[in-house]
Amino acid sequence: MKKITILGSTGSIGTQSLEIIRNRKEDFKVIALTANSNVKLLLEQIKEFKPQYAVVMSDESYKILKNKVDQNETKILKGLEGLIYVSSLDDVEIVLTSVVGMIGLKPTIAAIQAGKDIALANKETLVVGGQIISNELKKSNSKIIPVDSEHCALFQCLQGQNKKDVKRLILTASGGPFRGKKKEELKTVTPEMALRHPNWSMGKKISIDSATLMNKALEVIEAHWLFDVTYDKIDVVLHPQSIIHSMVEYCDGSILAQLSETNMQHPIQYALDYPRRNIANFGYLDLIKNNTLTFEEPDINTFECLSLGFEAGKIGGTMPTVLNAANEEAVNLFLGKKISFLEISEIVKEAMNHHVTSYDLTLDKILEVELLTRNYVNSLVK
Ligand SMILES: NC(=O)C1=CN([C@@H]2O[C@H](COP(=O)(O)OP(=O)(O)OC[C@H]3O[C@@H](n4cnc5c(N)ncnc54)[C@H](OP(=O)(O)O)[C@@H]3O)[C@@H](O)[C@H]2O)C=CC1
Ligand SMILES: CC(=O)[C@@H](O)[C@H](O)COP(=O)(O)O
Ligand SMILES: [Mn+2]
Repeated sequence: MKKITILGSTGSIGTQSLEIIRNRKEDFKVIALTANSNVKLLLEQIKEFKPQYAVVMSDESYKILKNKVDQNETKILKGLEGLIYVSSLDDVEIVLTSVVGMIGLKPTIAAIQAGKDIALANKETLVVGGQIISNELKKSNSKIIPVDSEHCALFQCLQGQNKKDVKRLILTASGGPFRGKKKEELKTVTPEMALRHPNWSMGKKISIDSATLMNKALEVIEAHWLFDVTYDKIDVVLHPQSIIHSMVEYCDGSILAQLSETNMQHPIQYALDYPRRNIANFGYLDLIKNNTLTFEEPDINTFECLSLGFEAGKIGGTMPTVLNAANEEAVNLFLGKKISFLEISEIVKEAMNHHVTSYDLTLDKILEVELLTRNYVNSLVK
């Protein structure tokens, strides 16, 4: 039985992982669950899964939860300290990082330092802290198993192969809800339109990132750190059906691909069971119904975030932190209807132009750059 902490259990990935665990209670024991402020859902999850710990972020949520939960059964903790604590508990074997944003950075580092395996959905953490996390992994027994569908696919396509034979990683991108549109048509698109992903049902932040192609930009940097591959060997191809989750091309011209339904329970279960596989209680791919697989070149003139991601990754140092923090702020501003869709990429570009990259990559430096970037973005829109 694997003992698991789920960071962000009330979100899209968190609830889908609990759906798997609900049907396989003999295989997993939930040690800790965490949420930001969705106390109602967290309370239901506590009642069902009876974790030893639950964490919320705000004082208000903490007070509500403490009054409603028997502390002898589930201890309630608060804030980042709480996330770090439940990520490094002796009892825990694997931490599923499914919080959104770079708040996942410190808990992930703490989990690696404590020797836990990481089922990693939270890509922002690797984008900003890739170098630090790689260094920590070298000193620890822990391993990262990717949950992000593309990286889970790449991970599977790389199994049993010789890394020196890899010609390139090919990340597939759906193109999002605005695939094929030009800038003129994107001037007035609303958050509601941008949230309507053609293939996946996901949290708000990643849905907007898919619409701008920033999701793919973050995934390029994520792939660089996960698989230790240089940026000239990472390509992105549009694949509107999202059936092939990504591919690896080898030096002999063979391309290995991983296909499955557009259901995140596939990569989540793969990561939780690794190195074993289990039956898919949630469905198998019907190849006849999905008999058209197409590919296109991404439109980097319209969706500039993709190029900004490659640029930030190649510059390295603190630049990916700027890309990510500026994007997190810009997405919130767009969701709050304070800026337009096209301003997301303009703001990220402006923040990157403004930044002087530092290669002194400590955790404190990353957090300092994050704060400066968030403040700079907000000063731009006042
Ligand atoms: N959804 C998907 O299909 C995929 C997601 N990912 C990645 O997985 C991560 C999670 O995505 P997704 O599940 O869609 O996101 P959601 O927004 O659906 O869920 C986010 C989770 O994190 C919690 N949370 C939000 N903000 C904070 C905070 N400041 N501190 C602590 N906890 C917080 C939320 O709590 P609350 O409910 O209380 O707000 C919730 O539990 C992201 O990094 C995303 O890029 C990767 C591939 C696919
Ligand atoms: C399910 C998943 O992993 C998402 O990251 C998804 O790939 C987003 O789709 P896009 O290809 O549109 O970014
Ligand atoms: Mn993905």
